[in-house]
Amino acid sequence: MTIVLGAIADDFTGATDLANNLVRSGMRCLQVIGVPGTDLDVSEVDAVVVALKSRSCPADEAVADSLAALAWLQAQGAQQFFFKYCSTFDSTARGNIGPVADALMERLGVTQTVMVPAFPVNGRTVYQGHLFVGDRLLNDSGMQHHPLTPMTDADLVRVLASQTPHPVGLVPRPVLDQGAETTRQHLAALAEQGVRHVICDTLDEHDLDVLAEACEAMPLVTGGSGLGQALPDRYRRLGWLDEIAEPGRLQPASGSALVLSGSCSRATLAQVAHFLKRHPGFSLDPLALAESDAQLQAALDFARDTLKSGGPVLVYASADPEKVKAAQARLGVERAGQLVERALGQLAATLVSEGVGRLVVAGGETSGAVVSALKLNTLRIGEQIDPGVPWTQAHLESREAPLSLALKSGNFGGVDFFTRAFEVLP
Ligand SMILES: Nc1ncnc2c1ncn2[C@@H]1O[C@H](COP(=O)(O)OP(=O)(O)O)[C@@H](O)[C@H]1O
Ligand SMILES: O=C(O)[C@@H](O)C(=O)COP(=O)(O)O
Repeated sequence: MTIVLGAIADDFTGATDLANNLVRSGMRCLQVIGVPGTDLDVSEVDAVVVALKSRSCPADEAVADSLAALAWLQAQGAQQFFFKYCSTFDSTARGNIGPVADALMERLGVTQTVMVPAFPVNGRTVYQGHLFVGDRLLNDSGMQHHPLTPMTDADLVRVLASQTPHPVGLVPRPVLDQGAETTRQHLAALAEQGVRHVICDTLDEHDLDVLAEACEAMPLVTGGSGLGQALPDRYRRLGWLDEIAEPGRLQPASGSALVLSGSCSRATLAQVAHFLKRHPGFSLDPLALAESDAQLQAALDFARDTLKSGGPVLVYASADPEKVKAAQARLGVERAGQLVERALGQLAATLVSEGVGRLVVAGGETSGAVVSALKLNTLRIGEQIDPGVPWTQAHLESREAPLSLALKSGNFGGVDFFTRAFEVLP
């Protein structure tokens, strides 16, 4: 058995988001953490999403990790490859979207790919190459304050052009409006001009369906999870998939409930404030974490004590842009982030070993740190809590019952996400 789709996601919440959409569109999908060994059995799945932590690391590391993931997915016989990045096109000054896309294209021997970040159900749309979050341009959406990947330009053609030596083109909405064949012709005309990367306008699900059809023959597609929503139907029409798979059911959850948040995105800040009005929480400060382990120990004591009643309890470093900037000015951007990630990873490892069985993590980099600290290998996808965020389950050697885990992307989820997540968990 070979898989149909092999995906490489540049962060862990993004990987779960894509896997969730593939499952909801009827594919059997497994999320793996990092590049797996040769012994992983994929005979029961149609798609594998490899979760990497390659969004904000140096570009050469991101390229090396992505190529290793590609080689593994090629060995599983994937018929199409998907490079998944954020629906807000989160990038550093050097990439990593451009360098990784270039490297994947070169390795696959392809001369063109599409760039489809839109996720309309969560308000991410693209028009005239400009990315909107709801009714705001990207650079006015709160993403301009992101601690690691501040997005200060909504013009994706320009953003991508600064990350690749190759020309960048656009599929504008009027072309999409004329359907998949016209879109394919437009892509072919751009290819003749040597345009390798094509940013695609997308206003709604119908545009995603047109794009999925227009690029069905491309070995590599790139984008957000919205495109993932549209691909399975194409695969069924092409005869690559037989049927619509029912999403698998997760085992009943057990253990106490913990929320760890390292996301400073607008949606998360509102979710933290909402939670703290109802349940206990402990605030971490990178400046204190830099001094000694005293604050980490205090957070652990607080969580242990409040978890005696089963939780939920929240430990968070989430802070408004002024506080984040102040910490970064003292510690440096990288160190401030690493201190928080390390602390939340250590808390997760300790508290899960002591009985936490239901864990929500907010933030993509944060989820990477927590999942790595827990040494998880694979995630099974379960019920969706909000668009883009499902419950998942993972097996740990130290726990008989599986760990229920929700990895929440910074800007996803309703304001009551941190409480409702536990209510919808079977
Ligand atoms: N108070 C803080 N000061 C500085 N950096 C912080 C603070 N709190 C969290 N961070 C860092 O900000 C980054 C947030 O990124 P991430 O977890 O990906 O969230 P999001 O999903 O919102 O993008 C992480 O590296 C985290 O460690
Ligand atoms: O596409 C998206 O918006 C998400 O899947 C995603 O990539 C999440 O990243 P973070 O916001 O950094 O959690």
